[in-house]
Amino acid sequence: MAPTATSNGSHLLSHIQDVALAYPLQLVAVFILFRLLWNKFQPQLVSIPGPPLAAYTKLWRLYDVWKGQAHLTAVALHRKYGPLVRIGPNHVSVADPSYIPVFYNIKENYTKSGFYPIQCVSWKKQPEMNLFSTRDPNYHRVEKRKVGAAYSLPNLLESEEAIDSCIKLFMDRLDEVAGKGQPVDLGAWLQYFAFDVVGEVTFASKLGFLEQGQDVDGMMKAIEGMLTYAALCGQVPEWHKYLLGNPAFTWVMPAMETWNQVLVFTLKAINGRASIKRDGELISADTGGRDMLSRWASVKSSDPLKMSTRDIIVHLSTNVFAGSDTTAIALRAVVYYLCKNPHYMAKVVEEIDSADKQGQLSTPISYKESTTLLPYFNAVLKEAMRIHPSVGLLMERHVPPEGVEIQGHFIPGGTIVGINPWVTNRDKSVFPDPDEFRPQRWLEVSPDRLKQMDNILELNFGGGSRKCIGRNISMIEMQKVLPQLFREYTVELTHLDKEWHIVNHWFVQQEGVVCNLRRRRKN
Ligand code: HEM
Repeated sequence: MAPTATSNGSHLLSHIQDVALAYPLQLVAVFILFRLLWNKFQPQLVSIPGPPLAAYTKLWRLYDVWKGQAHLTAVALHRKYGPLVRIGPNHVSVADPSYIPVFYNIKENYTKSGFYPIQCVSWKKQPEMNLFSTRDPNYHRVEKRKVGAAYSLPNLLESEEAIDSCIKLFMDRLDEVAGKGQPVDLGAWLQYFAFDVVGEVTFASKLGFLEQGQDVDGMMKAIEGMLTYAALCGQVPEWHKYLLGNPAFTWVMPAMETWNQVLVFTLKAINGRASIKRDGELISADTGGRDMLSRWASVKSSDPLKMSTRDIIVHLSTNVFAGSDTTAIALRAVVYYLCKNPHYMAKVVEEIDSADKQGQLSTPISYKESTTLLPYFNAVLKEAMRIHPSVGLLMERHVPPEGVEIQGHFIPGGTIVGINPWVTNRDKSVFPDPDEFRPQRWLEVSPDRLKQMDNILELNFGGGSRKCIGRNISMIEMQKVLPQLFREYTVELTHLDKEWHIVNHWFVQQEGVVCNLRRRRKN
C-alpha cells in the first residue's frame, strides 16, 4: 500500500527530531547562520553600503556604542560610504539634511523606534510613558497639549528673575571656590547651574546643586547610569524585558532601579512645595507661581480631568532627566572651544565689554540684551553647538508602511532610519572645513545660507512634533549665563594642551573642563 501524506509528514518530523537530538549544537549553528544571512541579504537593503559586519548583526552597533565614540564612527562612516550607510540589519543612517523634515515631521508618521520607550519611569509599579519616551502619536499629542504652553518662550521669560537668582548664586559660589586660588572643575559647576535652573523653572526652587557644590542625592551619577543603559540596551531593545524591564531583575538588584531615582528625586522636590497623600494623590500645592508645578497644579485644581497627579509627576520628572545634562554639555562646549582658541575668547570679551561701557547691559545680562547686543557671542554659541551636539546617536524612526525613496534607494516600510546631528553638522557642502571651530562662519554668509545652516543646527534639538520641548529653557539660560561669566571672569583651561575626555552614551558627555578663574570686575 502507498504511504499517505500524513505518514510521510510524521516520518519527516521524527527524522528531524532524531537529527536535532543527535546534533543539537550543529542545529543551533545552522539556525544562527541562516538568521545572519537572512539579515544581510534583505533584498531592498542589501545594496546599501556600510561596515561589512553591521548588516549581519545588531551586535556590531552594540559594540560601537559600548566603545563610547559612536558619534565619530558615524561621521567617519558617512565620509567613507556616502549619504546612506547601513549600520544594522534593519538600520540605515542618513546624512542628507534634506531628509530632516521628512523623518522628523509634524504628522508623526515616522514613529519612534524601540530605543525610546525603555527610557520611561514607573509610577505605582506601572511603566509610564513621558513625552520623550512614548511611541504613540495620539498619546503624545494629548499629553503635549496639556503641558506645552508652560515651555513657550513668553511663559518662560516670566521666570527670568528666577534664572537670574541662579546666575547670582553661580557667580557667588565661583567667587568662593576660585578665591582659594585652586583650579575649578567648571564643567561640573556648569552642570550644577543647569540643574538648579531646571529646579527653578520646574518647582520654583533650586535643587541644592550650587548650594552644596556637589551631585545632590547622586542624581547626576544616576542619570549617567540611565543614559548608559539606554544607549546600550537601546541597540537591542528586545532585551529590555529580560533586564531592567523585568520586575524580578530590580528585586534582585534594587540598586539598578535607577530610573526610579529620578522619580524619587522629583517627588522630594514636589513635596517641598506641595503635599502628596499616601495613595500618591496630589492634594495641595501653591498654585500662584510661574513655575511648571504651580501652573499644572492650578489646572488640576480647576479641572482634574484636564491634568491628573500622574501627568504632573511624569512630566516634571522628565524635566529632571532631560534638562540638565544636555544643557551642561552645550555650556561646556562653549567654554572649552573658547579657551582652546584665545583669539575668539578675546573677541567675545571685547564685545561684552564694549556693550558694558555703553551702559547697555544689566546685571545679570538679560535674555533680550544677549540676543540683540552680542552677535559675536551668539555665533560662538551656535558654532560650539554645531561642533559638539549634545546628543550623539541616531534619532531613530520607523519608515511608514509605504516605504521611502532616498538617494535612489527604496527603503521599505518598517526599516529604522535616522539622522545623527554630528553627521549633518559636519556636512562639508554647508559647513566648509567642518572640523574647525570657526564662529565667523555664522556671520559672513548670505541670509539664505544662514537659514539653511540654522535649520540644520536645529536638529540638535530634534525636529517636527517631537522636537525638544525644553529648548527655550536651555537657550535662555545659556544666552544669559555665559556672557555674564566672561564679563566677570578671565577663564583659562588649567591644562591648555590637554584634550577633554568625551564619552557618547546617547548624550555626548565631556570631562576635563578644569579652569583657572580670575575675577575681572567686582560683583
Ligand atoms: C541644549 C539643551 C538640550 C538639547 C540639545 C536637547 C535635545 C533634545 C533632542 C535631540 C530631543 C529629541 C530626541 C529625539 O527625537 O530623538 C529632545 C526632546 C525632548 N527634550 Fe530636550 N534637549 C535640551 C534641553 C532640554 C530641557 C532643558 C528640557 C526640559 C527641562 C528638555 C526636555 C525634552 C523633552 C520633554 C523632550 C521630548 C519632546 C517630545 O517628544 O515632545 N530638553 N531634546
